[in-house]
Amino acid sequence: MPDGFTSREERAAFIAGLPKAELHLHIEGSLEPELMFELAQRNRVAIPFGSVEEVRAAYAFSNLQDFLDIYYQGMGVLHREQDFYDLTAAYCARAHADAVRHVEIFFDPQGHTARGIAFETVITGITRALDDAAASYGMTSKLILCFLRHLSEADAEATLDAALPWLDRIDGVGLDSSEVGHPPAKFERVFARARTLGFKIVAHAGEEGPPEYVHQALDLLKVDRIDHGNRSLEDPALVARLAADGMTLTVCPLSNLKLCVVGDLADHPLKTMLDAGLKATVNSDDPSYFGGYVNANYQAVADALDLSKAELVTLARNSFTGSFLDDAAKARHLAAIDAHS
Ligand SMILES: Nc1ncnc2[nH]cnc12
Ligand SMILES: [Zn+2]
Repeated sequence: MPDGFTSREERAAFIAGLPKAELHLHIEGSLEPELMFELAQRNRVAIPFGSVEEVRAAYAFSNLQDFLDIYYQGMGVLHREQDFYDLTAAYCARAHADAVRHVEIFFDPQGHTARGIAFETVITGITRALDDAAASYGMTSKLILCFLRHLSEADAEATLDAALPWLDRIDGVGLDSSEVGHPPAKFERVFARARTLGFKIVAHAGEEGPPEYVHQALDLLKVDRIDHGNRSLEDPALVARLAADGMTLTVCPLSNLKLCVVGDLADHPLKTMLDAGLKATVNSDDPSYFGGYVNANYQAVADALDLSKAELVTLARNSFTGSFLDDAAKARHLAAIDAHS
């Protein structure tokens, strides 16, 4: 065993109780097959699956686009404010069970407004559940609106317009969906407007796309965090820049495995990132599709890379220092990690 533990079980128990933040979670990607069936019935939506087992069997992906096709189909069962509430409440309960104290949740409004669902329906359901999670669990949250990069910048601009009445509830904007062929440069103007509105800025970059897309996210979108960032490791000058800037990377090990970004978790770059001085964090991305919530991600990557107690503590500390919480809240969470260690 690595430093700090005498057995795998001891490490698993340490991970289970380690206070952590989750910074890369698509709320639509937490839709479990059981809830998908329930909502399909509630809303009389046809889905091309006969059972929960059939849904799970369909979750075999060769790349990001394979997954996205089924992810957009899955979210089609979400119609009413209560559906978005139930989805978000279920995620918060799971995260609470994993000792998650703070969440920064992505949502994809264009995946709903394109189906005729009002922006208001989506955001009121999500925020009502986040408010209840704060009351029930003391869990804090930030909400990040993501633009779908396979759509046009004009569509993103219209989505930003729709968000204007909700500025007090939305903390950041991000960029997700099909990466290759849709570089950050395509969205330079809408992100500039989002920055002037005071939003934090994040973007998926270097998941499947080249290091150049990470450079663009930094230089053109002026991101506060990079989501994934794996392919940054192909560019030593970029690694040096990310390390010098203390840029947080929201890394998603089980997602990378399921989407074939890595062939085997033993080859996952997380440890290399930490060794290079990069501020990596561990996150679940789309947990119902990729086979595990945040603790399962910590657990799988800790086993595959034989992570030490010090490395796990660094990952949890990074999740808070890389969050959009204020300094006093960050300090409280860091003290709780110290108390656990
Ligand atoms: N891993 C991912 N990459 C890009 N877009 C996404 N949307 C949901 N999950 C995503
Ligand atoms: Zn993601």
